[in-house]
Parts: sequence; C-alpha cells; structure tokens
Amino acid sequence: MNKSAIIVAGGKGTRMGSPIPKQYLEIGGKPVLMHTLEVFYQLDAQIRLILVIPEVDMDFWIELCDKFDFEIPHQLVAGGPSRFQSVKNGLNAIADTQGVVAIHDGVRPFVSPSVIAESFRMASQYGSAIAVVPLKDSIRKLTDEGKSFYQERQYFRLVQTPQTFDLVRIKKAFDVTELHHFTDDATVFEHQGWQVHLIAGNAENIKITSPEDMDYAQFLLLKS
Ligand SMILES: Nc1ccn([C@@H]2O[C@H](COP(=O)(O)OP(=O)(O)OP(=O)(O)O)[C@@H](O)[C@H]2O)c(=O)n1
Ligand SMILES: C[C@](O)(CO)[C@H](O)COP(=O)(O)O
Repeated sequence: MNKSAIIVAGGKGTRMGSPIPKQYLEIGGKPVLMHTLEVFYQLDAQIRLILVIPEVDMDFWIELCDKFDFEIPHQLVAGGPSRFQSVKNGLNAIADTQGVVAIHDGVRPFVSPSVIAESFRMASQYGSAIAVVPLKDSIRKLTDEGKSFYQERQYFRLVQTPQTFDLVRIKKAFDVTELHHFTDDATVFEHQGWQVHLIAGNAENIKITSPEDMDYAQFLLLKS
C-alpha cells in the first residue's frame, strides 16, 4: 500500500502577525515545519512526504534546510491562494493509482505518531480517517438575530488533521468540487456522498494560529 502525506504550509499566517509566516517560526531551536515533517518521517520513513509551501518561499525554505542541516527527503510543491488549492496541488503531485494519503497542516507539529499510524490503518479499511477530539467547554449556537441557544456538546467534535483518505477517492473529490469554501478535506470528501470515518486525535495537536499558541507550543516541546 503506497502511503503519502501532504503537509500543507502554503498560508501567510495572517493571524500570527509575525515577520515571517508562522510555519517557519522556531520552536525548540528549529522551524515548526521541520518538527511536523519529522513526526511523519520518524514514524515511517517509507511515507512519501509532499510539502506544499508558497512558491515565493521556495528559495527561503531551501536555505532553511541548509541552515538547519535538515535532510528528511520531501518533494516541494507550490501552494495556491486557498488551503483547498494548496491541497489540490499536493494531490496532483501524486501519480500513484492506488494507496492512501494523509493531509496534515504544517502548523500542527504535536500530532502524535500513534494518531498518524491509526489514520493510515483506518483509511485503508474505511476509505477515510479524520482525527477529532471532544469539546471541553460548553457551546452555544448563535443566530443572526443576536440570540443564542444551548447545544448538547456530546454531539460535537473538534476536527484536527491528519485527515487521511483513499487516494483515488480524495483525488476525484478535489477534481470535481467547484465551490472552494470548505475549511477541511473531510468536507470535500463528504460532499461526494461518502461518509467520513472519525478517529481519536490527540489534545496536544493544536493548530498554531495566533501568538499565544507559540508560548504553549514551546511548553509542549519542553514537556516532551
Ligand atoms: N493558501 C493556503 C492557506 C493555508 N494553508 C495551510 O493550511 C494550514 C491551516 O491554515 P491556517 O492555520 O489558517 O494558516 P494560514 O492561512 O497561514 O493562517 P491565517 O488564516 O492566519 O492567514 C496551514 O498549515 C497553512 O499554511 C495552505 O497550505 N495554503
Ligand atoms: C483543516 C483544519 O485544521 C481542521 O481543523 C481547519 O479547518 C483549518 O482551518 P483554517 O481556517 O484554514 O485554519
């Protein structure tokens, strides 16, 4: 079974507001993105790694790899203006006609190796495997009229990545989908009428998004 992982890092990191996009910020002495690639590589060096970054950052990334002696083999692919397009570009770089592919945010370096392994196993069996975690807080649904309503939180999950799929089906889903407003890959897959299979994610698998996440990321790294 061919295994690939598309690590999407084609964004600008606007909410972080840092001088360089958040995927290149250092935690524990090296860029976030290198930690993320390492988790996959250390789990299984046979997983083909496809790294999607903005085309304008390609030379910068190559310089970073040089500076940090980063030697994990990976294929570089240019990102697009949206996450959807970046994932699609990553999928188009895979010529295989069968296998499974994990799609993972480059800014989630604390994904646990066991979650990745389980996502490949379950996607091979069910066609998809989406990492989710339960909510810890209560939630309320807002209306356009300014009201809010209690929601039973046991029926909700926070969705993470990896989101791992049968390669042929996810490629088809991205090929035929015309509206690009989906915020994750599970929704693109589901839009074809295919049910998604959920697996347990890990609580530390945060998406580094805004400045306070960097403090927590440093803490998580020191703890591990
Ligand atoms: N055109 C884009 C936009 C986002 N991403 C990637 O998708 C992941 C999740 O997106 P998000 O956290 O929103 O990253 P940014 O778009 O960079 O952040 P912001 O919305 O704050 O600008 C990130 O790894 C990001 O680099 C991507 O590959 N291509
Ligand atoms: C894919 C994702 O990380 C799942 O939680 C999330 O939907 C990305 O959203 P963003 O707005 O692109 O950060």
